[in-house]
Amino acid sequence: MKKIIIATKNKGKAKDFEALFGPLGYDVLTLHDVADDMDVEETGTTFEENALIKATALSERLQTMVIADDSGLEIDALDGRPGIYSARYAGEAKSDEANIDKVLEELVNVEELNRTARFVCAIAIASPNLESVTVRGTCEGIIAKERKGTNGFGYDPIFYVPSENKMMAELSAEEKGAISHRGNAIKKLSEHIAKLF
Ligand SMILES: O=c1[nH]c(=O)c2ncn([C@@H]3O[C@H](COP(=O)(O)OP(=O)(O)OP(=O)(O)O)[C@@H](O)[C@H]3O)c2[nH]1
Ligand SMILES: [Mg+2]
Repeated sequence: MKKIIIATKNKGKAKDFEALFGPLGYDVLTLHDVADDMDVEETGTTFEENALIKATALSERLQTMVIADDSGLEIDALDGRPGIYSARYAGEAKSDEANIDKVLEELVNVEELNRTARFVCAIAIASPNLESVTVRGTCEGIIAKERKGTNGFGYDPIFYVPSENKMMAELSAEEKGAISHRGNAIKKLSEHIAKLF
């Protein structure tokens, strides 16, 4: 089976990638499989910079082609926060539950009309022999007042997707991939990947 390496330790992201790449005949490997000891610091100021930092670090170490994803949630009423700090919004423990609690608390007095938000996903592809590429996918939604659904990860239980009339966490991995920021970024990357394999 063809292999694709994603420089991530986030198991939720890995599942999303498996749903996107599995049907194309790829086996998805993550940092847990290829470099469990590696912990790359996200020192960039944009999603794209952080995705490139992660992809380049692992590509240089393994001397092979690597993909990385840096993503997050931009809430308009919070001036774009948590943004690139989405994973650690409620602290270094990186707790999805605590992150959701913090967002709901900050939006407690914000009415539905003003709860607009979007998921952003930058994907970088780095390879020893080729110039790096980054692409960005987004997905528009509304932050709900309470959790619903058990699929996905992160903020999915409070992210309402108007086009589906469902929370992101109510969608299957395949349904999420068809409309998500990650799926949209992958679509943009697919042309490059077709050329590389
Ligand atoms: O509900 C969600 N559905 C998604 O589809 C999604 N994509 C991203 N996010 C949030 O943004 C952080 C990424 O931060 P991030 O790119 O630094 O990743 P991470 O630190 O979790 O793992 P790694 O890939 O860096 O190893 C994640 O932890 C989540 O909080 C999402 N939340
Ligand atoms: Mg991270």
